[in-house]
Formats: sequence, structure tokens, C-alpha cells
Amino acid sequence: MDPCGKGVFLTGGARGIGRGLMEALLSKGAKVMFCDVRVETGKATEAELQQKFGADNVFFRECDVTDSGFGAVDICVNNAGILDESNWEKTIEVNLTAQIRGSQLALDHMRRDRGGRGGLIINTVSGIVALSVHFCPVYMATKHGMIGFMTSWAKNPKMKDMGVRWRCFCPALTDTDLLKEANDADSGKVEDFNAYQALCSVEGAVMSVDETAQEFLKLFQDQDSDDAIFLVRHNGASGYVRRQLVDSDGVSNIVTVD
Ligand SMILES: NC(=O)C1=CN([C@@H]2O[C@H](COP(=O)(O)OP(=O)(O)OC[C@H]3O[C@@H](n4cnc5c(N)ncnc54)[C@H](O)[C@@H]3O)[C@@H](O)[C@H]2O)C=CC1
Ligand SMILES: CCCCCC(=O)CC\C=C/C=C/C=C/[C@@H](O)[C@@H](O)CCCC(=O)O
Repeated sequence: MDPCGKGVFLTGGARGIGRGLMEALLSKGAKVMFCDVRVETGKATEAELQQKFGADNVFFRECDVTDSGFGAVDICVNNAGILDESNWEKTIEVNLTAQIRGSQLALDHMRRDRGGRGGLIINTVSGIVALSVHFCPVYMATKHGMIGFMTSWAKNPKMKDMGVRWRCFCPALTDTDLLKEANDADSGKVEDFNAYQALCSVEGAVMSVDETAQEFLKLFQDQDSDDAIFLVRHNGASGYVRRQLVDSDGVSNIVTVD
């Protein structure tokens, strides 16, 4: 799908990756409505992006994804997310429950077989699902949960009639406030602070928001693919991946699960 002229709804756009994704889409000619719980930051982002891309092309509404729905769109990006192991119920509410709710609402609205005009549902998941990570088990559960939810919908044989496509956008480590806020040994946001710091300090591991947003645009180049998991890799090597079960003795008897 070419984002030019399309209406986009995006959650968690006040800052971080969400803001970067909006800028990327606006630069391709999309119109964006975004929501966030951070009202001041949201308004400031709206003003800056209106200045850059035009007052009619970007709008902010205060909204907590754990308690609201949304209006008409062609592309829905459920991006809002938190990393807070000390508040695991909230982490599940924002990262899993609200992303599932946002996806179901988007699907109901878009499906062609019920009068909609089709569309694209993108949820920001995480490249972390390619790793085993002991210091944020709840965060991992939410991200793996979204992979299971979305790849299952993507396989639904009725999806062609519905005219809806599903994409799990899986960024690598990206330099945002989410990472900075976890970078406090006493916050309890991660279970093992030293291991968290070790991952974040691998040289070259952390991408800028702009780099991540540029990789995001590649998602729009293959509108006919049925693959759903788009993994961001460094050096422009991003692409679609499938999950496989592999015997513990190596690569024999591979069972493909996507
Ligand atoms: N930063 C990273 O390294 C990576 C982040 N991600 C995912 O990317 C997404 C965005 O994360 P970042 O930009 O890093 O974080 P961030 O904290 O910089 O931005 C997240 C935005 O979501 C908003 N938000 C949080 N809870 C909300 C709620 N209940 N309702 C509405 N808005 C809400 C925040 O106010 C904030 O503006 C998340 O889903 C995160 O899990 C995925 C891979 C890597
Ligand atoms: C660190 C706590 C969580 C912070 C928020 C995140 O979700 C961060 C994501 C963290 C790591 C992501 C790693 C991504 C790796 C992939 O890009 C890829 O390099 C994995 C290797 C597999 C492959 O290349 O095929």
C-alpha cells in the first residue's frame, strides 16, 4: 500500500518511535491522526509536525489506549507501549490488551466484506522476540503474544475477502525515552539491571529513531506479501521472517509455524 493520501491512525505518537513513524508517513504524503496520554508532549509534537507538513495533515487527540476506541482509517498503527516489569498488569494492558482491542476495532472498521474499504493493521512489536531475555519476562510475554495474535489473523483464509493485511513491526533497540527510563537501577522496570545495561551497551546495537523509521517505510513496498513479521536489522538488512521449531540437535525436522 502506498501511504500517499491515506488516512493513518497511530497510538503513542507524542514521542519516540511513534513520532518517528509519523514523520516517515507524513513525508510520504499520508494524513495522520495520533493519540497519546502525554498531553503536553502530544500538543507540542502536533504543532511541530503541522509546521513541517501542513496544518491539515496531522492531528493529536488525548487518549489512553487502555480505555478508548477510535475513528476512520486506512492504516492503523498500534504503537503505544511500555516497559515496566514492576507494574506487570499495566504492561499487559498497554502492550497486549490495548493492541488487541485497537486491532479488532480497526479490522471491524476496514473489512471490505462488511462495507469497509480494506486496510493495513500494523502493530509495533519488537525485534526482542528473536532473543531469549530473562530480565523482562512480562514485556516478552506481551510481544510474543502480539506475534501469535497477528500471525493467526494474517493466516485467516477470509482475510483476502476482508481486504486487510497484518504487519508486526519489530524494531531493534532504538534510542527513545522508553530505554532511558529503564536505565535506573532502582526503578524496577527491568528484573536484572546489569543484564539490561549489557544488552543496551553492545556497540552499534541501538538505532536512532530516524533509522528505525526509515526501515519502517520498507514495510509498504511489498503490499502483496502474506508474511506478517517484519524484523528490523542493522545496515538496511530488514525483512520478513518466519518462525520455525527446530530439533534441539540442530536444524533437522524443522517445523514451520508461520
Ligand atoms: N525503544 C526500543 O528500543 C524499542 C521499542 N519498541 C516498542 O516500540 C513502541 C514505542 O516505544 P518507544 O518509542 O521506545 O517508547 P516511548 O516511551 O518513547 O514512546 C511511547 C509512547 O507511547 C505513549 N503511551 C504509553 N502508554 C500509553 C497509553 N496507555 N495510551 C496512549 N499512549 C501511551 C507514551 O506516552 C509515549 O509517548 C513500544 O510498543 C515499544 O515496546 C520495540 C522495539 C524496540
Ligand atoms: C531491552 C528491554 C526491551 C526494550 C525495548 C525493546 O523492545 C528493545 C528491543 C531489543 C532488542 C532487539 C533486538 C533485535 C534484534 C534483531 O534486529 C536481530 O538482530 C536479531 C538477530 C536475528 C537475525 O538477524 O535474523
